[in-house]
Amino acid sequence: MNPVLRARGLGKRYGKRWALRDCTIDVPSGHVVGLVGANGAGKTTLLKLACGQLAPTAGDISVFGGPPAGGPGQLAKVGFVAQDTPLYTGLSVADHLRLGARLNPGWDGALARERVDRLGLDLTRRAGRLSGGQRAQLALTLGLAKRPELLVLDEPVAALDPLARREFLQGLMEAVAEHELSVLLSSHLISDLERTCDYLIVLADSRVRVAGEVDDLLATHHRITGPRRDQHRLPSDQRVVSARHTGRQSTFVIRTDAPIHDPAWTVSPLTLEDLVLAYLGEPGQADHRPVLEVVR
Ligand SMILES: Nc1ncnc2c1ncn2[C@@H]1O[C@H](COP(=O)(O)OP(=O)(O)OP(=O)(O)O)[C@@H](O)[C@H]1O
Repeated sequence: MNPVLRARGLGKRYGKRWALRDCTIDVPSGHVVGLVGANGAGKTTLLKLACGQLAPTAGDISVFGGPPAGGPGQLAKVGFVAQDTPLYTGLSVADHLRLGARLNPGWDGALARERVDRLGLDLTRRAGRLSGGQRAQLALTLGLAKRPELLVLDEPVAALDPLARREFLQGLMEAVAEHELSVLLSSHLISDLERTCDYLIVLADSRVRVAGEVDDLLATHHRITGPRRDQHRLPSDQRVVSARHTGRQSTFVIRTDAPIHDPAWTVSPLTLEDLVLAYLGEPGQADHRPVLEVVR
């Protein structure tokens, strides 16, 4: 099966500055993929490259085996809800549905109407008069009713209150369960990603730090704590993701497929948030480091 998204050495540069570089990933289809990273890490850039809204400066990207936005067939396969859920403020909800039907050959009018009814959106209300949560739900409805194979959402819940966020994500999960749909969404809210995503990509300083199925990532990453030790003395199959030392103690987040036998270590599992933070490191840490180290 073609991966939903395949990138090889993908890079995008604005002037002299790389927004994304050396990105090599294979995202299998049928997943809800969470893209996480600090402000300016390159998330929007990657999403726009995946939708064909930006062209790479370096490397290649394909979506379902073809170039993103490479013709009507490819365009129909991908739905994109950009940051800040852009809608036409002067147009009503019904106008948006009519526009969606006009612009998208695979438009599912019944799905759109059913969602709008269920959400209690007034068809005559202008988008500019909807609340932030209602706008986000309308934008999601437009994205879903296009019946794409991949739905790309750039920080879809950023402006929503906790209840609206939960409703939005529930709606998304229901749609994923009902239709064969892959989702790629960026968010700063790791708790939301924890609830919705089964595949994770962590970006930092324009580079992919880690990517993989959430279950695999959680099974192969551990926190080990014990007497202070230099990281270079750890076994070679234990890749150090982050290191923290106090006077007599060391704590490492490591990645390994092998069991940890050394009795000096107390081994504890990581939450998804721990894992993401370990890869993101402390703000301002230098780029290109194999290890993010904090010394206290
Ligand atoms: N049109 C542009 N022109 C110049 N630089 C840009 C442009 N768009 C993005 N950048 C830069 O590229 C880098 C990555 O930006 P990008 O928007 O992809 O980050 P992001 O992870 O989505 O950030 P945020 O979480 O703040 O939305 C940043 O340093 C940003 O300043």
